[in-house]
Amino acid sequence: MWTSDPTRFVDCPGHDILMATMLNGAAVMDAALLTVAGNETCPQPQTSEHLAAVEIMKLENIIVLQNKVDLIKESQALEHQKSIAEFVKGTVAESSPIVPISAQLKYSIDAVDEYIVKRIPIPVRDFTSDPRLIVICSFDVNKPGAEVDKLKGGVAGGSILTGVLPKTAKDEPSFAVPGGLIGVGTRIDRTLCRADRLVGQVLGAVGKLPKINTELEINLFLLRRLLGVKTEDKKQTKDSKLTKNELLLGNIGSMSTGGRVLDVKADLAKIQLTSPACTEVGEKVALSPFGTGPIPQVGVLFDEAQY
Ligand SMILES: Nc1nc2c(ncn2[C@@H]2O[C@H](COP(=O)(O)OP(=O)(O)OP(=O)(O)O)[C@@H](O)[C@H]2O)c(=O)[nH]1
Repeated sequence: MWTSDPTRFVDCPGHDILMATMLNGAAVMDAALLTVAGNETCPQPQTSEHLAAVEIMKLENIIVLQNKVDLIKESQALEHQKSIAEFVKGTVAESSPIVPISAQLKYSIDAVDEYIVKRIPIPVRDFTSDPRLIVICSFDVNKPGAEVDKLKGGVAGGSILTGVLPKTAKDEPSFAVPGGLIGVGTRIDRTLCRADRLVGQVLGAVGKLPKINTELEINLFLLRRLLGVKTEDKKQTKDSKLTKNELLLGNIGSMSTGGRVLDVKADLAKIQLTSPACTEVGEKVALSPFGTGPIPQVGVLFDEAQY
């Protein structure tokens, strides 16, 4: 199969304590391959949480991979596939294909390729709005001992959400467009960029970026997928309402930040953020109670006037 638009893969950590990392990556994804181990019962807590995350990030194109089929008999694989179908019933992945594979032995990888090409549409990109890139990694490209006058600014890696960035260096395409993952050379002090220090920032032209907020008003939705799923310590995961002064971890675009609940009214909440976030009305925010893995809440930012 051949496609003119290259497909790029972002590997997500499976464990629930790395959920924030997963959500940071999900902000730049168009589709998801949900991998389920064929030799374990389905759903495992992390599978459930990843599907919940996929729902939060509104990823509608999902291919479910039933992996490790080399370890089980055909009849077991068929039974297991039924449990996957039961698990995804009523979710965004309900009509997704479930492809039995063995990643290790490279069985049916061609079928996965075919599904990617045929089932995942190339998203419509916005080339005309102001350029905006969300940063998911950043680094310093200077070698130790570099001369002061040769020092280069830091590099920000991420995905362009809207607009185009013009060419800056030789041998590169004329424009970088929304979709792929790219590195952008900046004039930002390299020490501010090293070791992913820019992660969570939004890059754009001066004066053209959304507002910087330290307080957010959000509309909350509970994640029904997490109900009834048992975590490894066998405690039932329950999604409770937020309470005033509760401490939270929040994910806004590629930004992970702490927060405190200032006020709650029915499904609305006012949250004070530990780090300022560049957001706009309508953006999705994932909130988890401080110190736990699963994400019981997701919010959509909305205008102060509505609060
Ligand atoms: N038998 C068999 N083992 C597999 C297959 N795919 C992966 N494994 C094994 O499963 C284990 C976990 O594989 P990883 O690739 O680390 O899985 P992961 O999903 O990236 O794990 P996280 O680090 O939790 O994100 C490794 O020991 C692999 O060798 C498969 O198709 N068949």
